[in-house]
Amino acid sequence: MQKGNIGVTTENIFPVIKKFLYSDHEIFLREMVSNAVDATQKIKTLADKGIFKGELGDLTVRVTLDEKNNTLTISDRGIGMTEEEIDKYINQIAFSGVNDFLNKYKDNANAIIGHFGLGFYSSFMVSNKVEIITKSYKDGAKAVKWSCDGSPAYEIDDAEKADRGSDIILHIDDDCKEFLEKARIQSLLNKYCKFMPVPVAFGKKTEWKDGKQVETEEDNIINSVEPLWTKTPSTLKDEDYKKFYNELYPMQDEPLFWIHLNVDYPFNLTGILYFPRIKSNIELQRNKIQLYCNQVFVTDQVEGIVPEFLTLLHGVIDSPDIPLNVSRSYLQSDRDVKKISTYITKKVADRLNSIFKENRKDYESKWDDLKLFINYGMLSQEDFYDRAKDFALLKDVEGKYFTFDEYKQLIKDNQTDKDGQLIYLYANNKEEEYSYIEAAKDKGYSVLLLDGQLDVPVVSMLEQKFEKSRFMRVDSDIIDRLIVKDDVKKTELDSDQADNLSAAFRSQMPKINKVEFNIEVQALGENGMPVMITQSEYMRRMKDISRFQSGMSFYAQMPDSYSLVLNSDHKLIKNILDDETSKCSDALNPVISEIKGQQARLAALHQNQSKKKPEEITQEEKDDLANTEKALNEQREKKNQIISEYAKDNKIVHQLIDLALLQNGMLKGSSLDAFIKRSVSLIK
Ligand SMILES: Nc1ncnc2c1ncn2[C@@H]1O[C@H](COP(=O)(O)OP(=O)(O)OP(=O)(O)O)[C@@H](O)[C@H]1O
Repeated sequence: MQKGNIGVTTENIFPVIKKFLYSDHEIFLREMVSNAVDATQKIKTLADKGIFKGELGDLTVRVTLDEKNNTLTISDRGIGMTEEEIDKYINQIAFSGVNDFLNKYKDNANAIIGHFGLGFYSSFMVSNKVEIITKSYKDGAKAVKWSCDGSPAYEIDDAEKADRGSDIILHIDDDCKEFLEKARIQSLLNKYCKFMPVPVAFGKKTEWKDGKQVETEEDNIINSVEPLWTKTPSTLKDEDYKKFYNELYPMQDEPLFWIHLNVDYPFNLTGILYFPRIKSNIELQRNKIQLYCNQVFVTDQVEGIVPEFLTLLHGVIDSPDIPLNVSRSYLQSDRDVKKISTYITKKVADRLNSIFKENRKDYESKWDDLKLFINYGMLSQEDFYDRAKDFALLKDVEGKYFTFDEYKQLIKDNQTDKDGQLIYLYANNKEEEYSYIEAAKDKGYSVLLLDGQLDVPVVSMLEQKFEKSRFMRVDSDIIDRLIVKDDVKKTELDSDQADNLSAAFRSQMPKINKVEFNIEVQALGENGMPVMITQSEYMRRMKDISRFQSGMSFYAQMPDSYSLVLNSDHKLIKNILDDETSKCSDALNPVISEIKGQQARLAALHQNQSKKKPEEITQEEKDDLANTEKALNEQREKKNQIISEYAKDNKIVHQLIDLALLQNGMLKGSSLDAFIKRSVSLIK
């Protein structure tokens, strides 16, 4: 028997390992099984090269639980180790790995992904003693047993072992008993080893016999050794990809399509990315792409490696070239990783482009599901926009699809305003904005349907990308002002008339929480609607954006402000004005002339005081100004009261306001009730 001390500076490093990697204890199993797989692959290579001439035999790696003795054993029939090799690979090399690791990550253990490189010694995270019983493939090799209880002291002894290969026996610690549970080990093997390239058996398969579950003779193989991504794309059918998707995500709908990644220069990377069908009501999940390193599962956190917008995709990526034992922030600045990310972006764009070109119909039918990914990509990555601009689509309210260029050609002649700006009209909701869409169509305009989750920022982006172009929602103004071609026709009313008309409607507007109305009088033609509601594109957009971005709460808190536009060309509006004039002029005329007098007086006072320095203005003069202002306001108040009194009983005013509100889905509660009752009485 030989005893020795492992070349470690720290007196006892295992408690440190344990503490550092507390949350990730489970990765020990991945490390043990992948070592066994590596040893197996090595013997296969040696056999291929003719260096090993014996029988390969059954190469299955076996994971065995012994609940009685509290051990978990990982056995392989790989190359095994001689005593010298144990000394070299386990006592020296593996330990130096641990030392490096500890030095590097003393302060920052959480930032590590994968924890590769910790290798063999991760077994001490869960064990109080580890034994290796191994026999090298080499002719005449003797079996040896190495054991270590977690101090830097180890023992090496002769051992009995018939077969070539290694058994790694972990004596599981009392506080890690979970790793003696069958279900826990099964689920870990499933997570980390599902696609390892050598068969891994965990116990025997079971079957139902006479109402009982009994073990069969057959190994319970937990992995598939040749996962789909390792195969040549040309040999695979759609069905294969769908089946594999189903294996990865059993409860998901069929994917839209997939991209088989396969590159070996300047880095090695294979994988399959799937575009999932998204149900808009379900939260998008970002941790669906699984990262593998030579078929060993590493993580499902792929930010930094996969471009942000593609983290919404599903699938697997396998690359031995992604540095796995480094921190995330390092990963994001790593040049090779950047290259990988760029490659994936390009590959995804190429694939989308070819589907678009080869089968536009099919592509269009998938667009509504695809749109989120592509929009997200264009918003977040300049280089993706440059590629996607040729196959991103716009959809109009009729359900027709256009590329950016096609759409521009379509609207260029009819929707350019007098300043040469191209106006893209859009609706967010076909039902709610129906009459505005119709008004636009009457003019021969095309209206886009932008009802996606990202359309608000997309509109802003496209305005920046497209030259001399603006996006306007159909209800953001009256149609003639959405696309101004000639000078807009002015109302024939004088300012007093317009004022009195506005006052009648203003006085009867219902109070709606956090909503403000500004009343305008416009000439919209005899056939236009008598009253309509618009909301400025700018205000609405600012409010929409504030919902996406923090730090914009100023806009979010502002009330929604709308315009109620009165059409002075419409007969009903003219009638109201005539009626108001005939019924109120006796009461109004003296008030109006009083107002004019006060206004003139106020103007004179202001002019007089503006010539003086502030300190030269006497108290008397200040009082005079204040009193005049007060008197003017009182008269205005009086005027409004007279008009309000008149309008209160005017059913047409109420009916028109309510119809406009109704058209915008803003008529609710008691106002809606009053409207219905009034309508019924009007029919009578
Ligand atoms: N089951 C085994 N059979 C044969 N050799 C083994 C076995 N397990 C470990 N070894 C040897 O011990 C060495 C150290 O293993 P360890 O897991 O610490 O690091 P590694 O596998 O080289 O790298 P990694 O850090 O990526 O796991 C291996 O390189 C290998 O030579």
